[in-house]
Amino acid sequence: MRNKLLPAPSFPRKELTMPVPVSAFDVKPWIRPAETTENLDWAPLKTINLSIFDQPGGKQKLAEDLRDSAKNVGFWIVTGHGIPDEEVLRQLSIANTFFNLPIEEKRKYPCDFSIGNYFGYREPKRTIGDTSVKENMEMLNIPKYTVNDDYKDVSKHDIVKAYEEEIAAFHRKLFERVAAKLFVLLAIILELPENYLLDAHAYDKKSEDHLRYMIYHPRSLEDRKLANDGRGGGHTDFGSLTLLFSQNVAGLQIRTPTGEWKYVKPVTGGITVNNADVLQFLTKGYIKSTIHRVVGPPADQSHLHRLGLLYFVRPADDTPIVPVPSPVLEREGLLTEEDREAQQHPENAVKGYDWTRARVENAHNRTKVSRSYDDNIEEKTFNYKGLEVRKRWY
Ligand SMILES: O=C(O)CCC(=O)C(=O)O
Ligand SMILES: [Fe+2]
Repeated sequence: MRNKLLPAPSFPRKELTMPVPVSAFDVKPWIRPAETTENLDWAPLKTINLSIFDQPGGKQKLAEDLRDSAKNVGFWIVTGHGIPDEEVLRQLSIANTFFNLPIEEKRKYPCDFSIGNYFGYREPKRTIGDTSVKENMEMLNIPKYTVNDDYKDVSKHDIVKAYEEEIAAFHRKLFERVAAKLFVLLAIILELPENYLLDAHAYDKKSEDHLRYMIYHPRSLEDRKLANDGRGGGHTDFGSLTLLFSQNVAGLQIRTPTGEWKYVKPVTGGITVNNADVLQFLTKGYIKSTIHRVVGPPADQSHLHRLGLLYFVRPADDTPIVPVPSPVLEREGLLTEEDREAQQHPENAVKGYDWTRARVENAHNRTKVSRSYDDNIEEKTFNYKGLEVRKRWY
């Protein structure tokens, strides 16, 4: 098997000749806003410092450090990942430039939710429930740059083409330096061969993974109230892992097992990571996909645009979603006869691609987004061929 942690091959598209000149865009350095001075109810999240990963015994120590967060909390912070902050800020600067483009330009390549396709631009055009308040968040999702250049035919905005070498290098680096290592740690926790989960998510396999540029725009207090901001709601993520560069504008909250919402605190140079639904399926709930939401910022940041940079790891398209053969799951008594049967016949299982497309279609192929807390119109669970997640938590 190829070692996925070796240095990245260079972006393969030899014929890439920069059809769009960089000078067509004015990418000004974007600067992080100051953190809030409010004393919010912060979630006590563990820090996993990946800098010891390659030292003797390092992975084993990190796996032990991670176990409780992976199993019981669902969120943690990664530091020591070796991605220079200037590269992070550069991506955020490109993102900011993109969001400032005219709407006609951004609209050129929209996400096609009718087929659960999340690649492209998501415009904030839907309304919240039966109110006249619109979504206040927009995003651009950029697929992987694999060795086989599997996503070369996905239409890209000119600004992405102009900076494609840089974006491609960052895209891969983020996977290799963070996600790949976390999959090794999770495999150690589960007493699986170290590359077991990494193989199911390998960067060079086809998958619905994407790098996301995201922005939340400020809203009036009146609109926040109408949209039920900060009341109930919440979701789990659809894939396997979500990586989120530390966010100075407070807003992300996680739901604790006792039902309280706690804010995720920014950590300089840190990446907030959370498990998502597929890891929960693969481990019969041993690894927890935690409910979270984004609320409007505190008073001292309420005028700010909340720019974000994230990476969503999905299972490889052909990964069968069946419980992993982990001795830990055996000991915990989590595997049923049905699970053992499914493990024997992975060819009958739902594949990563089908699950991900179905989940995106179900969540987003609609003209209204639900108003949190008191919206009873929407179903509370989503079940795709036996894979079930809860969608609403009030
Ligand atoms: O912007 C954030 O902090 C998190 C966004 C999020 O939860 C999501 O897009 O799934
Ligand atoms: Fe999320």
